[in-house]
Amino acid sequence: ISYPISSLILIALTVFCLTFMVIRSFRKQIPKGLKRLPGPRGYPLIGNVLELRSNPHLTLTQMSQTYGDVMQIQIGTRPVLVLSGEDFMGRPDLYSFHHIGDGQSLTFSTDSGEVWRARRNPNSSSTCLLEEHVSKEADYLVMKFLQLMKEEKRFDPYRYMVVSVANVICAMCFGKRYDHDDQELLSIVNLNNEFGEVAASGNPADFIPVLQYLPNRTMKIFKDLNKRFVSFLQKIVKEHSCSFDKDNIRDITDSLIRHCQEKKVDESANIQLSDQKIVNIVNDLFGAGFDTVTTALSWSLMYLVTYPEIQKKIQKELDQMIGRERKPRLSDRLMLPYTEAFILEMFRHSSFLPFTIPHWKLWKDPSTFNPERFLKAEGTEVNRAESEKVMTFGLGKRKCLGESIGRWEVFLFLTILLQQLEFSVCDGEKVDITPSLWTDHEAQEV
Ligand code: HEM
Repeated sequence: ISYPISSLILIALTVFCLTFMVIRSFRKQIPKGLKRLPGPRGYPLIGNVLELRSNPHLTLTQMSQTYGDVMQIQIGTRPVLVLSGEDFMGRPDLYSFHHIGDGQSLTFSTDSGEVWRARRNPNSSSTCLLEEHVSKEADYLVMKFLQLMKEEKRFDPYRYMVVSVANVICAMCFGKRYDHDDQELLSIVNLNNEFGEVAASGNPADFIPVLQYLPNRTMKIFKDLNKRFVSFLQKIVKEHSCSFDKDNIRDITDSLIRHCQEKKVDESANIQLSDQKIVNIVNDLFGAGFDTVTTALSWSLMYLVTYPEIQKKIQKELDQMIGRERKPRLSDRLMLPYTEAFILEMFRHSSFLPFTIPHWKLWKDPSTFNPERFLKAEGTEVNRAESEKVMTFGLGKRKCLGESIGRWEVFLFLTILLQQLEFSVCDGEKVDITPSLWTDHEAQEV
């Protein structure tokens, strides 16, 4: 069949106009009197996703140098404000966040009301136990690593560290320690890679809303794993409620139950913690508390084996200031400035939560791994002004709630391990420390 040329032109024009109208209807209109924020123009429907596909943290840093600290990009059909400046506020209302912790996570919600505020004041008596728990777990790791070296001559430290770190937060939240072969705990700690992929703004349905209604394998996995996580915690909170004794507060869950009961008695209080909120709070603490610290420890070991001379310097400092007779304690931090500087440099250089540290332009030779940049000229003290520029824990009112716990854990685990062990890569192997945003943990044997 042949059509006259005028009909073809008419069809083409109609298709063009319809497409244009559909695209325009997706675009948010800027109210009169306001200007569009600076930022790169995106393609219709997909916005800037193609530019952000690989290494979005680096692309955003480059873009912010062109467009400034406050810029607008478009992800799918959703306009996104990118702030590279000093003050960060609330969280966006993303579709995937509705599936975390029964949709009630305080970390992954826009909520910053009374319960969120109450949660940001953790019970300080529980944090005192941290030192004891980390010490116990680090001892276990030393024993396990020595045994593995004897039997197998090499091992991947990650899978042991993740359970030890999870055990510390379990001990604080639930007064419970799991065996390293415990299948229930292993299935929970291993959920985190899949979780990270969606939670860290990686889910297209957050930005192209129509995708919420289409089958989506990643989202299904995400919903399932959140359900498993919540039911694991519900079971523990229920056990705690049954055996609760207000005169014997065993852990954070118990102190939340007590808080909840006291508030119920006090009718005038407007902060009411329901049982479900307790599950949500421990969900947030547990979820945020093990993967972060394990990642920091993994990066630390990577740097130590890549720069053996730095490892030697830390061990020399430990030998001189603490010796081998007793274990390092939190109160030793000021005496170990080089070790502290190493930890700061690990946080800065690895940028393992890249969207909260877009300030690389502050550093001299940013790509060089150099703990000394955090020491004062004499080398005996950490330069606090410099150390404050490392913003791995976020900024503003939503900054990390577990910052002290995280820093203390990394310090204690590392010093106890390095006091007794020396790490190196297997003969003839090279460590690849190129950061990648989404990939799963790849085993690196030492
Ligand atoms: C090396 C260790 C850790 C790092 C690097 C880290 C980093 C972060 C970052 C970047 C945020 C987001 C901040 C923002 O949005 O501005 C965050 C939030 C949070 N972190 Fe951590 N974290 C660590 C350890 C921990 C630990 C051990 C806990 C719990 C005991 C914890 C609990 C939380 C919670 C509850 C939030 C959400 C705060 C809110 O939304 O109000 N974190 N963390």
